[in-house]
Amino acid sequence: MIRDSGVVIAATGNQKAHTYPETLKVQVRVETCCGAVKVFNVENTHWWNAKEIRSGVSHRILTCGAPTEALIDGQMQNAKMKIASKKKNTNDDSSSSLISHDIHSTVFPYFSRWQKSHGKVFIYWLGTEPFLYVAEPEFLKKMSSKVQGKRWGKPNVFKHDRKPMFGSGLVMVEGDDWVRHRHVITPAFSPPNMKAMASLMVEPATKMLRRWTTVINSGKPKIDVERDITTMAGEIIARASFGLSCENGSEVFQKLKAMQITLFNHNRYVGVPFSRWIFQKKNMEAKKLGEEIDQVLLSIMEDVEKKKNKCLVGYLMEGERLNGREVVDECKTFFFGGHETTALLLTWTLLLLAMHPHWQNQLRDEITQVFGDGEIHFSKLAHLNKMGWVMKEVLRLYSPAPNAQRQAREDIKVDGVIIPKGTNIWIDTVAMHHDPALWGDDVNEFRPERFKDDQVYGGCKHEVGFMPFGFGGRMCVGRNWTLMEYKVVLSLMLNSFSFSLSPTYRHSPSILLSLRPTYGLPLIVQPL
Ligand code: HEM
Repeated sequence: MIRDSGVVIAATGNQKAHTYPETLKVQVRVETCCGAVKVFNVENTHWWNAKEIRSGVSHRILTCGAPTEALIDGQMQNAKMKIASKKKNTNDDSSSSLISHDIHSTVFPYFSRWQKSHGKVFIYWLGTEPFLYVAEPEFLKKMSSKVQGKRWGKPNVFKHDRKPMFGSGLVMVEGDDWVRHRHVITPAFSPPNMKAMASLMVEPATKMLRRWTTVINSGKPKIDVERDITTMAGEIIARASFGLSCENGSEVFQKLKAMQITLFNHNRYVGVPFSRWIFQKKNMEAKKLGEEIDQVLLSIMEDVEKKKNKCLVGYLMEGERLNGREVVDECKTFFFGGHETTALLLTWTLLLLAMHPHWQNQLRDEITQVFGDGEIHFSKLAHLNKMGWVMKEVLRLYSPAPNAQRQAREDIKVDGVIIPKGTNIWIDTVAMHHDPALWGDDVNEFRPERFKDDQVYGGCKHEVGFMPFGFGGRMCVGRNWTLMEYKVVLSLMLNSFSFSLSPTYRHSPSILLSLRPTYGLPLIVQPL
């Protein structure tokens, strides 16, 4: 038996390590998302390339009459609807006792179900693409140890779909190019550079708070904070990327947003044959927007170079280690990778603080202790310890990046199993962050104090079990940035307002690339 899985692979022949991959006989049991089971016997560890299975898969797609992921989405929708109707039955009462943080089966119902029958590492298919599902930190540790990061790439299926968003930016590049990009980009996020950018964050945040004051004064204390925080975070990233004096920043922002919406409408059919042609019109739209964005970005780069602006783009252009095309793609990467994630982290934090007013008060007291009545100083942000625990606890319960992905660029042996070249890996962060075996029985409770004694792992029983920023060499470069933006913006918000749940809030976390509240986050906001 090699491993229990959604596609269960059982080796019936000689399976000594040295005989891999030639003589292995593999029995593959395929369970489709609609529950049908098929068994194939193949003599090849590259089991997913086997003709029998491939034809099984296309047969499955044809007989289902709908692509795998569409069915999955259907299930997801059903789960959401159930929650929504449950809420309706309770007269829209959204008191915090009705909100459960046990979200894995809501956001990934199919993985949650398959985990129960196949364990924490198994194979599944996305259309015609084989994926190895991993929700076991020890397996991840073995995946990244001894194996050079360069041997793991990013899945080609996603690369294609997300090309207009990330191009060949850091998130997508591989091999020696990834090493070169990472060397240029990492210093741009160093603490001294971050310090220089801290002041850029204050103005967009203050502008948002002024708007909230105006709305509240007009007699409307209910505010959809998610929408406003996302806009604010977009402004922050545009300023940091291009500098204060950039006039075209908001134009780029609008176009990038439009491209994201266009792409989201169809990138769910990953792995479905011919989907590129089915969605040709949308692809053309995204491509056109992409070209327009590139033009604006190129003109901004010229401007940055002329004015010697202190900004992320300025740092990336120094020394010309990245060419113009690459800098353009990194700008898009910062925008897509860096604004929604931080915005969602702040949004989920406000939900949890609204549910736990005593934590809201504790953070307010800490802010007063650290800054007095004075301004927010970059050098003092590190003293906001409790705020740091709250941030990590929110990242655990509502990780804005709910999964990570890899693709084997060559045959890689992990834990005695050969992962054949080309296999995609889907790492379920939400599952690990909600696993009682790793966190204990209070796994679904909001308890920031778990990070008090164990600041890095929060008491998680495995060092890789808490991975909101990814794992291994490709861990997020924006961690320092996130921490700084989080502390600056949250301090400003808590200094001016208190937050409580609006009765209209419907708790329905869902995944659209990031983990977000489906119906936004309406809160009752009151000035202090
Ligand atoms: C709450 C905030 C954030 C979260 C949860 C987050 C999460 C992640 C995750 C999970 C990865 C993938 C790691 C992997 O594949 O192992 C990643 C990579 C990345 N993130 Fe973030 N991120 C955040 C903020 C940011 C910010 C603010 C920026 C930039 C301004 C940024 C830029 C990037 C880039 C460029 C990569 C690719 C790194 C590489 O492949 O070498 N992220 N992030």
